[in-house]
Amino acid sequence: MANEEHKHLASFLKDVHLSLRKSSAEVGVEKAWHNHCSNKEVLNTYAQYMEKLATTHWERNSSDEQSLASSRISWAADFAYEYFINKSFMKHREKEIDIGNKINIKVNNTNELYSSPITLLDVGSCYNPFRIYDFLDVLVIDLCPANDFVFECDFLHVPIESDTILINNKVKQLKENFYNVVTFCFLLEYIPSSELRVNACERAYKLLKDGGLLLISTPDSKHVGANSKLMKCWRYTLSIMGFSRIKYEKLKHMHCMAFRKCLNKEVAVRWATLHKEMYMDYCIHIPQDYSTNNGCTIATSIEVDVDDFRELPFDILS
Ligand SMILES: C[S@@+](CC[C@H](N)C(=O)[O-])C[C@H]1O[C@@H](n2cnc3c(N)ncnc32)[C@H](O)[C@@H]1O
Repeated sequence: MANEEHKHLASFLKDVHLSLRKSSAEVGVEKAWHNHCSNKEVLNTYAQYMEKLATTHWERNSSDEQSLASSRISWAADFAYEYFINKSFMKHREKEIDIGNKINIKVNNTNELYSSPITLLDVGSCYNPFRIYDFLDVLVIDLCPANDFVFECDFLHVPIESDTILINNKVKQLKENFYNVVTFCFLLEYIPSSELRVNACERAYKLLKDGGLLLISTPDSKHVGANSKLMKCWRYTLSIMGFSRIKYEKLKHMHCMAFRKCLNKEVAVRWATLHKEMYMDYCIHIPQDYSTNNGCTIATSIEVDVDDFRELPFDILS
């Protein structure tokens, strides 16, 4: 069972997410976000609590291969290693070229050349859990860094231009078409609306090199089918952006996904066109959006299983 400290940390973090969603429903998402980012006391407490929860309470369970502490980070690092260092990207490239030939579009692979180290942008990093991996050259950003490894940056608003600008531990600008990998580990549940989540993914697309990876983990303790329509909708939306989902895994407590930035966006768009179903829209909803007690319920044709997302990621381990 979770001990008292674990529960205390967890409930603070959940309350921050909930109050951000509530105030977005009341005053609009942009204003709510702005107010939230000005509240340095809450952001600082969140950062300290999140780091403690992950490094103390979740790490205790790290001998369990399903543990959140190790698995969300090691899943992403292992996948990036297999893809770039062991060159599994080549089979995805071949597949894209094949599809391109079939539908008469040109797939140009000249930009898809990798050399070590692999550049990774960890968005919403909090405390830089990727620092242990030597094959990665990591830039870690967060609204409110928990330690000095992490640069302060609001990913939803930072300009994306031709160069990176870092001043005094803050990111003023990020470089487009530069990263091999962008990671969103338990990030999207923090962001209070579908529009902002879509915006985050579109930004990742701009930052990635052709053939680069957007790696997303999102908590869910339910069985694989419980929220499968929601996950398919994410896939649809990211395909319209130009991403092809090349790996999906439901672990005990989370979904882990790898999206590849296609060499030609039309290859991904074609997948979306062929697989669109009635319930799919260009959006990234999470089950909390459908909850009746956060003041922002939305009408939907998708059945979702809200309970465990409300519990996660903080209460599930003991
Ligand atoms: C649930 S924590 C996850 C932390 C870490 N990725 C992990 O897996 O342990 C979500 C983090 O995302 C950060 N975050 C949320 N929105 C952000 C934004 N727009 N820009 C940068 N960081 C953001 C929060 O400050 C918080 O530290």
